[in-house]
Amino acid sequence: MPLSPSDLTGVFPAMVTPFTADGTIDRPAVKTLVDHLLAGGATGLVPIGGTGEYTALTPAERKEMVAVTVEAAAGRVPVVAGVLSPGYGEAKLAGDDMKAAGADAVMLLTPFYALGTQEGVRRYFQAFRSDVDLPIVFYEIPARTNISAKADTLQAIVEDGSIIGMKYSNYDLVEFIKVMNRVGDKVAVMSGEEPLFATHLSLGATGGVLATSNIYPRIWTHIFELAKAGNLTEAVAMQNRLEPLFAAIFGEANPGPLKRAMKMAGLDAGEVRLPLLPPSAETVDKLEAIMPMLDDLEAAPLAKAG
Ligand SMILES: O=C(O)C1=N[C@H](C(=O)O)C[C@H](O)C1
Repeated sequence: MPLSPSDLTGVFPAMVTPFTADGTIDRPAVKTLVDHLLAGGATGLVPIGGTGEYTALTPAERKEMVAVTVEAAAGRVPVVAGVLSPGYGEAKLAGDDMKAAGADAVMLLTPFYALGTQEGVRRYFQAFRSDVDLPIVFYEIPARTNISAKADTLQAIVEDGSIIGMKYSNYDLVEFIKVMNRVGDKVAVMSGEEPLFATHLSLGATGGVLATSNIYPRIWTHIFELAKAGNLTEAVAMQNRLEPLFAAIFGEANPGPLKRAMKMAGLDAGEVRLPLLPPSAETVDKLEAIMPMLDDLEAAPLAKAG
């Protein structure tokens, strides 16, 4: 059965791509990571997004990372593979590769560098949907790409039947509300912003694609359950406990600090690739100060939501 909007619910970690010391994909580490994420309540997996260093991987490595993730997930949760190519030709080839690797859907980024108009973006998603045999999660992250889709455009894209959902990585809450009003009852809108996750859920988001859930899937699943049970105050309070982590992890280009934090949590995913660099000593100090408390929270029994 092809993936549908109702499958896009809960916490979908934006997985890092683990590397060995010699720089190849660390297959055993991918399997360990998938088991950790599923044991922590993840309901889907998103390999090779920005956090997965899509732009630093070769096409063959992207395919390999997705295939290993699919194998490790073994059908337990959907695998939504990132396609973060700047333009159509490469995106289509990547889409075909993701299909061959066994992905259930792609998270297709708005094209960047040569920025299209709103109508151009609409047609890009329409063309991809007709050329590649996989459901699409629309991905916008204007802080990285300088382009976002307006609510009108998203409505048109949904009416074209091009997408089953979207990942909203955007701090614009007013536009988010417009998007929810236009398409929230037809496709699954997922949050891509840790500090707004609980708020997005309270406004109708169905889940989130979150980088820091690589380390703390249980905490994020708990926040999801609290918010979905209508307990927004507690969900926000729990999320606020992670705030110093967001400041450390996103204070430098993701996923350098995240990979270091994972190593500190016993989930060694190796280093990042150029042009990214390992985190500064100051960021490492911050992580060392914050993480023991969060490690305890991840391991503690969390009160039932509702
Ligand atoms: O890979 C992703 O999906 C994400 N990438 C973003 C980034 O690296 O900027 C962050 C987001 O939380 C998830």
